Parts: sequence; C-alpha cells; structure tokens
Amino acid sequence: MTTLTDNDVAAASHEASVRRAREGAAAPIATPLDDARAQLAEAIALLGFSDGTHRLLATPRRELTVAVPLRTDSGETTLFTGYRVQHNFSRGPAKGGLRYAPNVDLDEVRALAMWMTWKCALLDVPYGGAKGGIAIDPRAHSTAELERVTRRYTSEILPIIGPERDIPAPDIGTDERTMAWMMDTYSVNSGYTVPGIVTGKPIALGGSLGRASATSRGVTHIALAALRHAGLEPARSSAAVQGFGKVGADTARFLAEAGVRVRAVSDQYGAVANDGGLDVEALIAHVRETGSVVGFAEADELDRDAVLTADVDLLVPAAVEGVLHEANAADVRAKVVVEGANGPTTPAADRILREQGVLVVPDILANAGGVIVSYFEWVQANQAYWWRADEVESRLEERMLNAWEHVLGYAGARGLSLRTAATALAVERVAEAHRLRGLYP
Ligand SMILES: NC(=O)C1=CN([C@@H]2O[C@H](COP(=O)(O)OP(=O)(O)OC[C@H]3O[C@@H](n4cnc5c(N)ncnc54)[C@H](OP(=O)(O)O)[C@@H]3O)[C@@H](O)[C@H]2O)C=CC1
Ligand SMILES: O=C(O)CCC(=O)C(=O)O
Repeated sequence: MTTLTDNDVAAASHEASVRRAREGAAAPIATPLDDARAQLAEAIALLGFSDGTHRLLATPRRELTVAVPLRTDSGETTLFTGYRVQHNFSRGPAKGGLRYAPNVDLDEVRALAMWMTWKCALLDVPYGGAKGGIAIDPRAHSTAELERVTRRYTSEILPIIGPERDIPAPDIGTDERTMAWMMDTYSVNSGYTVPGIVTGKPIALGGSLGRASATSRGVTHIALAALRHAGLEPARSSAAVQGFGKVGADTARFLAEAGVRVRAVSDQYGAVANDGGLDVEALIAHVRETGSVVGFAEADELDRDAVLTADVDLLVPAAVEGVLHEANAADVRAKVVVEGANGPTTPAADRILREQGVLVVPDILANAGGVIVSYFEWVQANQAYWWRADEVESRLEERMLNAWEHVLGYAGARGLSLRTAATALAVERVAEAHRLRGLYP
C-alpha cells in the first residue's frame, strides 16, 4: 500500500500540475488528474476553505498498486498492473467502478476516484469515492483469461475492499460477468456469499433490476431537462452520442424513445450518421453482431471524432476523458452538452464552451444514475429484499431531477457554471463530514 508524499500533494495545485502531451495532440493537454484537481481548486477558492482542507480533499486516502500475473491459454506467463484508489470515505464506504483498458494508469484512477467522491456527495448517496483499473486490453484476451485476471486482481485488493469498506462496480471494459467473478472470489475467501461486495452483478446473484441501464436513464432524464432549460423541445431536437458501449448505446436508445433525433454516434472504430435520425434499435443489433457501429447499412460513415462537432442540439460524450479540449471546443455546435463519460471536458474547453453559451451538464451530476442504482442494489443485497423495476426507476428519476434542480438553483443564484456549482456543493458536503468527524475546513 502506498502513502502519498508531500510531493504528491503539492501537485494538487493546478499551477503546479505537470502537463504532458498526449500522443497525436496538437498541443499539450492536461491529464484527467490535472483536470480533476483544477476543478477542486476552483471549488475550494469559491468556498473559501483553507489550504489544509484543500490538501485533505485533493489527496486520496488510500492507494494500492498490484501486480496481476496471468497464465495465458497458451501456457505463457504475463503480467499486468492493477490499481485501486480510495479517494475519500468520510461519508461512507468508498464506491466506484473497475476499468479494463490498455492506457489505465494511477493518475487516471486517482482522478476517477476523486470524481466518484463528488458524485456520491452531490447525489447524497452514503458513499465516498473510489476507482480501480487494470492496464489491459480486454478485447485481446479470452473469457477464461479475463476471469483469471479478475480473480487474481480481486485477491490482490482483497485487504481493502468489502461491503462496508469499498464496493466495486463496472466501468469501461468490464460488465456484470466481471462483477460475478469478483463476488465469487471475495465470497470464497470469506467462506460465505457476500452479495454486497460489488454492484452491477447479474440479477440472479442479487443484482438490481434497472442497474444495467441506470446510467443511461439518468443521462437521459438530465438531457431532456437540460434541453427544456435551454428552450429546446426534445421532440424537435437532435443529438450526437460519442461512445456506443454500456452508457452510450442505451442513452441513444432512450433519447430516441423520447423523440430526440439521434443523428450521429461513434465508437473506437468510427462513426455513423443519418440526418433523419438513426434507427438505434437496429444499430444496437448491428453492434451486437459485428462489434462496431461501423458498417451499419442505414447510415453514412463519418470521421470518428466528427460526432463531437456534429450539427445537433445535444452532444453526449459517453466514452473517455479529455475528448473536448482547447483545440476542438470552439467547433462544438451543440447547444447542450451532457457528460455521460467521466471527465470528457477539460477546464480549457469548459471555459470556451461557456463563452459560446453552451450549457454543459457535468459528469458528477449527469452520469450519477449508475451509482444511484448501485446504492439501491447494495441496499437490496444487504437486506435480501428486492424492489420492482418501476420502483427502482422512479426513485432514480426523482433523485436525478432533484439534484438537477438543486445544482441549477445554486448555480443561478451565484452566477456559476453547472460544473462549478455541482463541485462546490459536493465538496462542501464532504468537508462538512470531515468537520463533524473532527477535522475543520
Ligand atoms: N458503466 C457505468 O455505469 C458508468 C460509466 N460511466 C462512464 O461512462 C463512460 C463509458 O463507460 P461504459 O459505457 O461503461 O464503457 P464501455 O466499455 O461499455 O463503452 C465505452 C465505449 O466508448 C467507446 N470509445 C472508446 N474510445 C472512444 C473514442 N475515442 N471515440 C469514440 N468512442 C470511443 C468504446 O468503443 P468500442 O466499443 O469500439 O471499444 C465503447 O463504445 C466512461 O467514461 C465511464 O467512466 C459513468 C458512470 C457510470
Ligand atoms: O456504480 C458504481 O458504483 C460506480 C459507477 C462508476 O464507476 C461511475 O459512476 O463512474
């Protein structure tokens, strides 16, 4: 287990952040951790909190880096690196997803864990924030290899997770099958079944109805409210969605069901567009068959990143961090951006979009549906009592729209962007928990 040094903490100030060029970028772009720290610094300044409180909230409470050896199907041994970062647990157990992607690194996991803390506080679910990841390309491995990697990683992080400590869930590259393997590994080590150790599990193992689509439902509730707030009638609006995975595909489907014309979507391999509106159900079936949106017959092919600047009312980035940055933000034509992904907009892009009058609904609000229903799942699993799908969905909608109104009101009263308002509200709640427990902001 690593302990943070003063050098690590010093990097909490945005000015001190190390900026690095991402491969292929026209200009150096800040890392997700730089972005998360810059957002925190802005909230701290607004709230007038001390340097000590800033350092406390900028610093993960606990970090674990683990080696994950794998015996491949062909009998060779290979090694991956895995991480679990618990950013904060002052309001309850740490909570957050597990990501499998080749470029996962400690700083990315630190950023994602910090955003989880603010998300849980903003939505008032009784959790702190965590995130995990393994630097692995899941598409390059068989199911059997992924199962062995998941079980080994779970065993390595076992000392710091648990239903009262830290509860993983799916994120990029992982799914309910991954959660089932994690739950089984943890349960075998405990000597009894522990359904509350993960969320996003299969229903048959104590998962919640509505969890698989919860993030997308939440994004859609917020997108429809944000369109109306911007004076746009959803049934006469158009949208583009970046990313067609667990979050993006269902968001496109729910938007289309609400009457929004989904004109363009993308995945890692490319993008497709249809000005009259894509048949999202047919596109989902195509992706199930082929593994990509590319090649969908009822659409035109588009450059992958052209979805971000498509001529639409609503843009939903639902893929990875940092996709809206200084070099492309001015080209965004959407009037409303709703962040399905975590960290898709850099602070520089945020400023440009605000100057252009684009309404940006931040990740910690917009994509909180997943962790809300994860919380419902954990409650149900711990009580061994399951709710109906309509109960889950109506409670999800109520929480999302209450948080939307709250953030909107706070931002409006103070002339803030929705991101600054949401972050400040969340940071204030976390600082309050520390204050009540004996550390003063
Ligand atoms: N799952 C959840 O409950 C939650 C997820 N999130 C966030 O939502 C985002 C998406 O997560 P999730 O849907 O679960 O992940 P998935 O792995 O299910 O899907 C990710 C999608 O993004 C696509 N993608 C990756 N890079 C690019 C790119 N450069 N351009 C276009 N598409 C790209 C992938 O393409 P391909 O299919 O070709 O690989 C895939 O379609 C992440 O930021 C995650 O942290 C936030 C809250 C909850
Ligand atoms: O469902 C959860 O616990 C966390 C989901 C997640 O990783 C996220 O909201 O980014």
